[in-house]
Amino acid sequence: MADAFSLEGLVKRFGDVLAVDDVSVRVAPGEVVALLGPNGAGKSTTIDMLLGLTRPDSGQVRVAGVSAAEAMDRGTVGAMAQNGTLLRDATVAELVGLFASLHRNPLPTREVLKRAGVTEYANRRCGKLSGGEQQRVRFALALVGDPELLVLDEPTAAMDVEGRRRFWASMREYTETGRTVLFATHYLAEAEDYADRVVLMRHGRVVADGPVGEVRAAVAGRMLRAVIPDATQDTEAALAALPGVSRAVLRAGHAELSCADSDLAIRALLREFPRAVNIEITAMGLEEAFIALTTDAPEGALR
Ligand SMILES: Nc1ncnc2c1ncn2[C@@H]1O[C@H](COP(=O)(O)OP(=O)(O)OP(=O)(O)O)[C@@H](O)[C@H]1O
Repeated sequence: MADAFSLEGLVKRFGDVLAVDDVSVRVAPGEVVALLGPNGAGKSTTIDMLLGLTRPDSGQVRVAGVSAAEAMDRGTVGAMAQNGTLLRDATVAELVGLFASLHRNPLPTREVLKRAGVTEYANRRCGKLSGGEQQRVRFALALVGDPELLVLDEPTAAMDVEGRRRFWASMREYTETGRTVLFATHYLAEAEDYADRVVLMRHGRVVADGPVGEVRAAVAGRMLRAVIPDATQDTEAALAALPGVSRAVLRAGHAELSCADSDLAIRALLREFPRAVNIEITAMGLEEAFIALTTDAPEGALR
């Protein structure tokens, strides 16, 4: 079966900024993939190239075996931009109907409104909707062509907790039909709860790619915490240099050590700092893995 989409060696520069630096990702049909990364990591630029909105300087995009432009033309892809403008004076139903008239094989408007969970404000003018409601209308517009692949750039950015919950409930219904989804997000919990796979970007590169559990394991998954009495300003560097430790943070005598090998680290800690107390070792959460992978730790320290 053809990939739902593939990105091969994508590179994009804006002047001196290398926004996307050799990104390759292949996604199979039915996968729900979260694209995670801090601000400026290159997520939106990657998405724009996937959608054919930006031309890569080099590399190739294929969507269901054809070019991005061809896939858009065929209605294979539905996209939801972060903040595209909606026609303020049109009602939600009118806008969905307008979009439907532009598609070759649109879903009935009523079905789109239902799938996106916007039926209750179908007759309201778009200009009267809250930011979160407008996001849901953008989601409806992405569904009009009944696409095989949905691409969403920070879909829940303007939504409150309840809006987010309802949005993901609609998404679940959509993905249960075997469709492929790529969504960019800053919310780690969303990646953890709704994605099968996480692609983590930093400085334009993919720094981790795999199931949520594997991404955690990529940082060897343990956090060692301890209180270090009599810590001095050199202590943090000394902790970071311990064998098995990939990163150390020390605040007011409380040490947090990201460990590649926590057994090695705890032995070394007790040897070098025999007065350390309140020691605990926990599995690293995705949040901690994310921070460890996306902050400027020394290269190679995260393996
Ligand atoms: N049109 C542009 N012109 C110049 N620089 C750009 C342009 N688009 C993006 N960049 C730069 O490219 C880099 C990657 O930006 P991009 O928007 O892809 O990151 P992102 O991961 O989506 O960030 P965010 O989470 O803030 O949306 C940034 O340094 C950004 O400033």
